[in-house]
Amino acid sequence: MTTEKAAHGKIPATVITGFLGAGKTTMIRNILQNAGGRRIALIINEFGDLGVDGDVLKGCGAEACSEDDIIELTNGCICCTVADDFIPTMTKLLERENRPDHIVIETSGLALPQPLIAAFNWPDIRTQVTVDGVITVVDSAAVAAGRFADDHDKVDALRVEDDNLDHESPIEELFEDQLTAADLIILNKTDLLDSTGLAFVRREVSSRTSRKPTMIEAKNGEVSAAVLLGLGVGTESDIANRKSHHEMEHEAGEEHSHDEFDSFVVELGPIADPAGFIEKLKVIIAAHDVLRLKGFADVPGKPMRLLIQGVGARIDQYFDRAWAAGEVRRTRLVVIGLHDMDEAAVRAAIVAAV
Ligand SMILES: Nc1nc2c(ncn2[C@@H]2O[C@H](COP(=O)(O)OP(=O)(O)OP(=O)(O)O)[C@@H](O)[C@H]2O)c(=O)[nH]1
Repeated sequence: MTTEKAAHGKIPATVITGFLGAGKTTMIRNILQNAGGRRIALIINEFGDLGVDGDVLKGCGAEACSEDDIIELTNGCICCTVADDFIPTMTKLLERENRPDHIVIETSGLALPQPLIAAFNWPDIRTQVTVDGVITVVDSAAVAAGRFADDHDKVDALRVEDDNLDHESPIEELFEDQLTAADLIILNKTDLLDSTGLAFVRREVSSRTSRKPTMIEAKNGEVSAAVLLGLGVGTESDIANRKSHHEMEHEAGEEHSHDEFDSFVVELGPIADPAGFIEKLKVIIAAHDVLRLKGFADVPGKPMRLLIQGVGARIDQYFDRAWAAGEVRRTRLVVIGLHDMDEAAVRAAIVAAV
């Protein structure tokens, strides 16, 4: 709302982070559909070469955010491309005649939020925008299942391959870094847990960060935009208190990288039997420890495209929108895993599952 802009003199920007598949895009869709008259610009960053999240949000048709206001950064994780991608994108956005009331930034599920927050201290940005707050979305079901607890066998196996691996499980570290950056934590996917499970998740999440931001439980990211937007924190002034593992280990300035993770895109023909295909995908995901699998499928005879969303062992699927006139119907899936994932084997198994 213009009043919000005027109050700060700067445009507020909300950073939404959280591990792969936690529910960031789902929550943003809710924000856009309940934006309370704000005009929102959305910057979306994904790991992997297939922009699924932007496509899903463009399909949601919310008035708060037109397709022009959705900017996709697909050139790597936002934390590593701050200077080359994020700053120029923000600068262009701020030069627009019709500036947004609020900016929402969705980081990739593998991004460290810290370098992104620091970018708001760049002189050209600092005078015009402030970080309204960092919201970290947590997949409560994954926490309860121990997905972020240190998998010692896995880490030891990675160490044998890579002598330079000087820290704990990359997934666990990232999870903690994303929590450490938070002004607000959303414990999402509560529908998949009972009260005992949720109590465990609360304890587990609090034990992973020395800061104690508010935690809100949610399902399908259903938290009022009035709660999420307008935190008014100015997080860029507090980055010294939110250091990532990487910053603490490499104060001397060694570059952070995402070498521990890998992604690739699989192109397939039409999927005649989606239910059978998805059952086979579940087996492949479990066998190869795939962290995230998502994309769109062409189902013959169906006017709509099928959205496939795999997070760990769970796969959701639904027809999200009609194929547009002239749009090529095709099946493309992005697969994300740890860097020791056997790409050739996973690719071959997915091709054989059609
Ligand atoms: N059961 C359940 N599923 C959810 C909930 N929130 C999101 N999901 C599902 O989880 C999957 C991943 O959700 P996204 O919103 O795409 O997650 P994300 O964090 O944007 O994923 P990345 O950008 O790939 O890291 C989708 O299939 C969602 O429908 C929830 O509260 N409960």
